Amino acid sequence: MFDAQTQTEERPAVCPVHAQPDHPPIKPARVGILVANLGTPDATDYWSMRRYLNEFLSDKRVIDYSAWIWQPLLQLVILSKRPFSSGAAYKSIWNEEENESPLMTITKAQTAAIKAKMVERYGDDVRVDFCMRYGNPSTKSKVREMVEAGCTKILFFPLYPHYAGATSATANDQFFRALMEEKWQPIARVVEPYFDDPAYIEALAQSIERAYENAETRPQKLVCSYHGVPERYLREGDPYHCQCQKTTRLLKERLGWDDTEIVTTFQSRFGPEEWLKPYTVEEVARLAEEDGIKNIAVCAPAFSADCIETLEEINEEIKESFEEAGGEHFTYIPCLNDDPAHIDALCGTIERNLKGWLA
Ligand SMILES: C=CC1=C(C)c2cc3[nH]c(cc4nc(cc5[nH]c(cc1n2)c(C)c5CCC(=O)O)C(CCC(=O)O)=C4C)c(C)c3C=C
Ligand SMILES: [Fe+2]
Ligand SMILES: [Fe+2]
Repeated sequence: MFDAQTQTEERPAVCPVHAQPDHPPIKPARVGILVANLGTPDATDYWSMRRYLNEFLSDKRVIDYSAWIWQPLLQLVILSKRPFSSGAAYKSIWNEEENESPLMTITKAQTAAIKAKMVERYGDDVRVDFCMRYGNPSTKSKVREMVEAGCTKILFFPLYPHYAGATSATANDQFFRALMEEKWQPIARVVEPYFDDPAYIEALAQSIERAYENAETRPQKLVCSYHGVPERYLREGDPYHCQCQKTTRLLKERLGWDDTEIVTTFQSRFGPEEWLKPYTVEEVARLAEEDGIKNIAVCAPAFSADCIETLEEINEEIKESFEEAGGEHFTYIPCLNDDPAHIDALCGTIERNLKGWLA
C-alpha cells in the first residue's frame, strides 16, 4: 500500500536497487517547454561573427551544396569578408546595455512571459526555457538541463510561424541530436507551424492597426516582407512560400482590405541563385518609381522577434531603397516580440500541443 510517510520504505518493493546509496536520485516528473530560435553571435568582433556564421552557413539545411564545393568557398572567401560587414551591421543594432543582440534580449523576454503564464497555470510541474539552433545557449545544453531537472517529457517549440527546412526542420534536427545523447530519453513532441493560427493573425492585425492609427498619413501599401529562401527549395517541396502567402491572405481578410493595399515580398537574398520573388528591396523601389507610391508600411510576419534582418535590413537598407526611388514616408512595424497578444497566441499553441500531458 502506498503511504507518503513511508514512501522510501515502500519503494524497494517496486525496485530493490532504489534503496542502494549509489542509485541515481529520482526527481518528481515534470514537463519541459523548450522554445528555440535561430541564434545570434555572442559579440560583433571578427572571430565571434566568424564562429556564428560558420556554424550557420555550414548547415546543410540552410545551404545544401555539396561540401566539396561549398566548404572551400565558405572558409576561404565568404568567411574572410562577411564577418566584417555583418559585424558592422550587428554593431548598429546591438543592445549595449545588456551587451547582446536584440534577438537574444527579445527571446529572453518572450520566454519569461511564456514561463509566467505556464507556471501560473501548472506550477512546478512545468519548466520553461529557450535555446538557440546556432551558438548559445545551445540546444544540447538546454535539453541536458531539462533532463537533469526531471523533465521526462519535452515539448520543443521552434519560434517560426512558417515551416522551412532552413529554420524549423534544422531546429528539430538539433533537438533530436541532443536527445540521442540522453540515457533516459524524454518523450518528445515538436510544435507545428502556426502561420494560420487565428490568434497569431489577430496579433499581427492589431499591431498593423496600431501602426496605421499612429501614422501621420495612412500608408498606401503594406509590404509583408518575409525572409527569403532559394526558389529551388520551393520546387523541391518546401512549403514555406505557400505558408507565407497564406499568412498575407488571412491578414488581408482580417483587416478587411483588398489586394491593392497589401503585397507579399521576400528579403535577405544570399548568393547567386534566384530566391523567392519579388525581392523586397526591389519591390519597394518599384512601388515608388513605377506606381508613384510615396507612403508605405513594412511588416515582417516570418520573424517572431526583431533581429538583424528587420532592424538593420528592413529599417535601414530597404528604407533607403524606397527613399532613393522617391518614396517619402516609410513606417517599419516591429515584430510581435513580447506583445501580450503574441504571448497569448504562443501560449495557445503550446496548450494545444501539450494535450494530455498536464492536468
Ligand atoms: C544563406 C542562406 C540563408 C537562408 C536559406 C536563410 C533562411 C532563413 N533565415 C531566417 C531567419 C533569420 N535569419 C537571420 C540571419 C541570417 N540569415 C542568413 C542566411 C540565410 N537565412 C545569414 C547569413 C544571417 C546572418 C546575418 C547576416 O550575416 O546577414 C536571422 C537573424 C539572427 C540575428 O542574430 O539577428 C533570423 C531570425 C528565416 C525565417 C529563414 C527562412 C525561412
Ligand atoms: Fe536567415
Ligand atoms: Fe506557393
